[in-house]
Amino acid sequence: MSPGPAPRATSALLYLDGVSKSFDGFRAINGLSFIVEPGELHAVIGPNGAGKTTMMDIVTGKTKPDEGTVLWDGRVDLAQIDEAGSARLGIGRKFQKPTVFETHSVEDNLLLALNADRGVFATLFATLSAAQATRIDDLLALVRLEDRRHTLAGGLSHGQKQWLEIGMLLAQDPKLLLVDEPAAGMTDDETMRTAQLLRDIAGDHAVVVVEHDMAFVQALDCCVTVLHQGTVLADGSLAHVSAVPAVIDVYLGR
Ligand SMILES: Nc1ncnc2c1ncn2[C@@H]1O[C@H](COP(=O)(O)OP(=O)(O)OP(=O)(O)O)[C@@H](O)[C@H]1O
Repeated sequence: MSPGPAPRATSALLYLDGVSKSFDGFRAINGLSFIVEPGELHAVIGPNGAGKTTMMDIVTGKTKPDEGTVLWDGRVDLAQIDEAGSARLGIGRKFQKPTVFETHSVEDNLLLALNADRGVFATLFATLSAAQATRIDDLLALVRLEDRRHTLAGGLSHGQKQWLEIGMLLAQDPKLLLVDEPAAGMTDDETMRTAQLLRDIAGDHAVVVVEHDMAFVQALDCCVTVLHQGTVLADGSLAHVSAVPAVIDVYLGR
């Protein structure tokens, strides 16, 4: 009898355990454990240099861990996968700075993202299928840009560009969306709308958000992991971690 598929080690979508990574002898990530369930919204906070970006780099295959387990969907070893491979698995990453096609309309940006595997010319000059039109309508509604459909992306506000890029990532239907400091540079109103947007997205997609803005993290109303020196200092609700003396010492109390 031929052996069946390897049993799933965990039901988690993303499972990090005992992960370490050093740069020139400095341990940026140090025995880190971190779990994300399917559809979960999860915030990661911590002081500068805590290892938040390095953790995301490890998850997306940009950086290889020195040791530890990094499992996707209970069975794929992410340490063996590069960035293109992680995108194919369903891991989307939103960097802090918005990257949209400024000279194209909002609608065309979404269309290009939907057809990422086709050329720009073929995409923009093909007739929109009914399924694509519906998908674009849904994405525009989700990212609150229905009334900006025909606006050039370069003419959007900073916050609107961030929402458009989130919509472009969603066009690829990722299982996990990693979002780096989305609220940076946003107005208070945009910040609160972004928190609501990420809450709307969660459920259908797992979302991990790195952020320093505590009003934003509070509005996310989700599990918070505090990183410090490459390891987990505390996790739980924001109210819980905010009361942990070590968290106050190294981060919140400063
Ligand atoms: N490629 C690299 N080479 C050398 N050191 C690095 C490299 N990448 C990260 N580091 C170091 O690892 C530590 C963790 O950095 P990282 O960028 O992951 O922290 P962070 O929590 O994202 O910080 P911030 O909030 O400032 O973005 C820092 O001390 C940083 O200088």
